[in-house]
Amino acid sequence: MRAAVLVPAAGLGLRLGGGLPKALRELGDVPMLVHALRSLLAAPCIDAAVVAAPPDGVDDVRGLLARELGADAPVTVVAGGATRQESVRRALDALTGDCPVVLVHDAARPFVPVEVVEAVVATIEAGALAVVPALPVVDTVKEVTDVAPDGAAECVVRTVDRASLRAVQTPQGFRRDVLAAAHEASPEGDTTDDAGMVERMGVTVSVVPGSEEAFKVTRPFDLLLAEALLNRRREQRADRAE
Ligand SMILES: Nc1ccn([C@@H]2O[C@H](COP(=O)(O)OP(=O)(O)OP(=O)(O)O)[C@@H](O)[C@H]2O)c(=O)n1
Ligand SMILES: C[C@](O)(CO)[C@H](O)COP(=O)(O)O
Repeated sequence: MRAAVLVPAAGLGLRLGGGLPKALRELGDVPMLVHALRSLLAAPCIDAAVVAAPPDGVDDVRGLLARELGADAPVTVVAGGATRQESVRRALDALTGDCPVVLVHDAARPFVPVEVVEAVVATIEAGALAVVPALPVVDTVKEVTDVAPDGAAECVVRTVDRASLRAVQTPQGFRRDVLAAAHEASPEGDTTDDAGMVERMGVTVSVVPGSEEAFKVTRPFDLLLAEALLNRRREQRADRAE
């Protein structure tokens, strides 16, 4: 087995408007989670996946994935937790078999290209202990004071040099023992991504190019982008079939 991927999919999607858990929101004809797993399992390096599903929907998610991916799909479903970090830890605890490379990928990033998945695994196999896909920052970034959720009354403190900044995506890749040690050592809610926990241990995290198509569906506008990308891919498949 080359690599396994843990897929946190238990979030409520509050910034998307709540209601159905975000990973179960339909994009086109299937839920976001199905798109994400199809994208991940299309990579030859991925041998298994463990999904952290909404705790009250584990059986429903198992049935959904069996229907959409096939009963023999190498996918295990467990109950996620109250935070992304806990969901990842539960998925990691459920990972069986001798798999030295473990990826963590948000179900909310349904369209990650195979090339990014392969690059992450190859970087770990080449000796890195941890790796993240990332994109350069295209907006000017400023630090503000009086941070308010709606941005009201904030003031700029300084402009941050964006040349040394990267917008980090998933799948993030790790040596399995490194990821396990990071989760063991990190307080709950300590960081917003798994690489952050590894950094806190002093482990070097490598960077590989990400992809605009690996964007995270977070706010309502992202759903429009996701549908547009789906339509473009359908048209490309139709063109190839002609
Ligand atoms: N308790 C949680 C929270 C998040 N996630 C997952 O972590 C990924 C990234 O989290 P995010 O985009 O923040 O999803 P939500 O937490 O659902 O979004 P929001 O913060 O808007 O509620 C998502 O695939 C989400 O399903 C999870 O498995 N368990
Ligand atoms: C893990 C992540 O997708 C990397 O950019 C991001 O940190 C998740 O943040 P969220 O607020 O949990 O969506």
